Amino acid sequence: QVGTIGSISVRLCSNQSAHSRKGTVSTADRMLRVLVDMDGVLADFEGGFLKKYRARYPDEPFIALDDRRGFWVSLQYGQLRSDLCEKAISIWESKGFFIDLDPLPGGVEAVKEMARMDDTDVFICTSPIKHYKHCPYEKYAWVEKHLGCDFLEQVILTRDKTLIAGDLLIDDKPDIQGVESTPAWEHILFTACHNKHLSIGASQRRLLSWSDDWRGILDSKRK
Ligand SMILES: Cc1cn([C@H]2C[C@H](O)[C@@H](COP(=O)(O)O)O2)c(=O)[nH]c1=O
Ligand SMILES: [Mg+2]
Repeated sequence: QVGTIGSISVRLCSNQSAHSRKGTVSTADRMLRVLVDMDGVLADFEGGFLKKYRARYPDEPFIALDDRRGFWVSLQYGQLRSDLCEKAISIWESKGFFIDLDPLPGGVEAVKEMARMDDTDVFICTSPIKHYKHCPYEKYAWVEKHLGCDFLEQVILTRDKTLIAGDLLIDDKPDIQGVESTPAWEHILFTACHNKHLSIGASQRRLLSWSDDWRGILDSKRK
């Protein structure tokens, strides 16, 4: 919706959250709550990083996406040459990094479909970097740009996802730790260039991409 204040065009967001639109506040215990990570799951952090790193440091060595190992880009660049750790960090601390990330194929569509499903609440659960000048703002802006302003109600920014209660957490980070040793959610490992070679425990489940059977995973958790 677009309205005007004087000569200024403003975008009007509904004040209702997706949750209350479904009229489910009093029956929240029957809702399936899905937490979806952003970087590496909805937004192409690795691709965006490599593109901007190579543009800013064209004469420096880089790690092709096929050679990425381990969650921390900064750690692997630091192992390549110690000063490259800081150079890597400088990329995602820069203005425009997070908002410019391309959506990963099918992610935005999947999340929109989840939000329309009966008995399902979906939240974007994402960790901001501590250099807060641009990242938190741009994460909200990314959600507005790709999912619409009503979806801003569904954003959770936290550096400790173990504190957030949910049935499922779809996330590309293999080890999600925090102060809560037994988080409420089941972690579904979203496959990314840095984790695809990892063997996971027999009880852990993967989502290979948004073309994989995410609907089946949600259904498996419904009561
Ligand atoms: C690879 C990498 C990432 N980060 C930051 C960037 C993001 O803000 C978070 C990851 O968030 P997610 O919710 O777990 O997807 O971590 C970093 O600081 N250093 C890195 O090497
Ligand atoms: Mg992630």
